[in-house]
Amino acid sequence: MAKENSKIALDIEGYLKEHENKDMLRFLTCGSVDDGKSTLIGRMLYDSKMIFDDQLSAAEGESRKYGTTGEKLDMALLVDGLQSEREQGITIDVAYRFFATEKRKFIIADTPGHEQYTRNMVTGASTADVAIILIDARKGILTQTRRHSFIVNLLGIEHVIVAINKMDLVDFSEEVFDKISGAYGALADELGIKNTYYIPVSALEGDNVVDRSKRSPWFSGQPLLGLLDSMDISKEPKEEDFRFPVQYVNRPNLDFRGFCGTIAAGLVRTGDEITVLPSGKTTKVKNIVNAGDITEKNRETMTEYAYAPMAVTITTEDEVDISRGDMIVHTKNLPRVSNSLKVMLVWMDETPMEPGKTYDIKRATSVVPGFIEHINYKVDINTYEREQVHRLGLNDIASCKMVLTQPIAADAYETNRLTGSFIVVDRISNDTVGAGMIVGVSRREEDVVKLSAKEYTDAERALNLYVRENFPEWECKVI
Ligand SMILES: Nc1nc2c(ncn2[C@@H]2O[C@H](COP(=O)(O)OP(=O)(O)OP(=O)(O)O)[C@@H](O)[C@H]2O)c(=O)[nH]1
Repeated sequence: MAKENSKIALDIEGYLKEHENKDMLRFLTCGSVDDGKSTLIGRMLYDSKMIFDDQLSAAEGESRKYGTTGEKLDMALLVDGLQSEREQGITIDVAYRFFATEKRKFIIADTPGHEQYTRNMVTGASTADVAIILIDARKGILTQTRRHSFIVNLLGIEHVIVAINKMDLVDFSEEVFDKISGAYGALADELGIKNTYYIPVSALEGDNVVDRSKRSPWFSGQPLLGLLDSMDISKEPKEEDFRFPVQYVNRPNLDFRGFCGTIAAGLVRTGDEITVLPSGKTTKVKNIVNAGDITEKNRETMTEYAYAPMAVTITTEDEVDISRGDMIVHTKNLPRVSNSLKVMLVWMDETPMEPGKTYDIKRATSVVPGFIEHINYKVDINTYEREQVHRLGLNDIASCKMVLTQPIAADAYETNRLTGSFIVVDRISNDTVGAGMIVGVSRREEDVVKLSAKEYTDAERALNLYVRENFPEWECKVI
């Protein structure tokens, strides 16, 4: 960090500019206890010179006292701050670390790997582009590896780097590396993970982390940091998939009415024909005001086109009724609109999820009450087996049918992570109790669920659940 510090002191503007123009890659590290996750993160921060000098000298002191690595600096202690916070009760669910190389900026989501923290891992994985799965070369694939891979795949992370660690303890054996890579390849195929990369590393001794190791001459791939630096994670924006969840309607005076938000996908031009969902009203884009900046001074700063993830304000040709939570899309490419969705749900609360109970479903900028009508199956994330259950407990993951009190314009998560995901909020405590991904939306008119106007009491719902659990042959419907 000394070099960085002097750059900051001499030319802070230049330093910030240099970072601003780099692209960002977010990744997640997963591993079981003692696989070497902290050591690997510490090594990356240390070798990329992103450790502050005072952190370094503190770690050197502690290394001598508590380290597990003899005279050498214990890299794991560099990230230990996170761990002690974690042990004191999980106030931060996921710890994020930042570092940069000449080419890229990185955000690491460091999530605990134990099953009881599945919800934390889901949170960390939801924004990641790449996952690094650590495997101890002596142990090979463990149950945890299967669990982490399942979640990584569920959350749509397309790039998985398998870091086979502690290679120094198996004499950098090519055979061990090949055996583990082969076994993971089979697992990746089973799950349908698209891109996998395998690297033999020693996080402790720095082999194939930043520099290529002389101890693995048989390995022709790139070291970890080089791979992270050069991976192509860009997705070509498809113009026609324009999705604009309206965040705020800005009406500073009678002459201006703009719809503000962050473009979730695609590209929009002035003059494009647009449809507002769920109402289905159509109009044309009149102006696109840049960067969401709608102050008096900048209201004239228009652009011809804008694309994801820009924050903009859109004005329309006609006075159509648009409010927060609506979605503006291209008329020529409408998403499905329905109140009946097939979802994968991750339950994050101690209190079990009850089918039929009304929760607030927050998706992009919209909040709509809804409930789980039916649990199709729960997945055992260690064995990938499916189970029939009537309620979901903490950390359970299940395929469900969700019904909303109003239709929404919904994309599948696979198509769009932002508009295809939602959180479930308890209407009384306001806690986030679940998170989910839209798997499918029915286009058929008859699948749109007609809701009864009746509000049920807790006692009625409990009785309904009791009957469904104990007398399935009665085929009682969820209320
Ligand atoms: N020989 C060898 N030891 C390693 C290597 N990487 C990590 N270790 C050691 O393995 C032990 C566990 O490493 P950590 O980095 O604390 O592991 P972790 O996965 O972060 O563990 P938790 O934080 O408990 O989940 C420490 O004693 C490390 O020094 C490696 O590549 N080779």
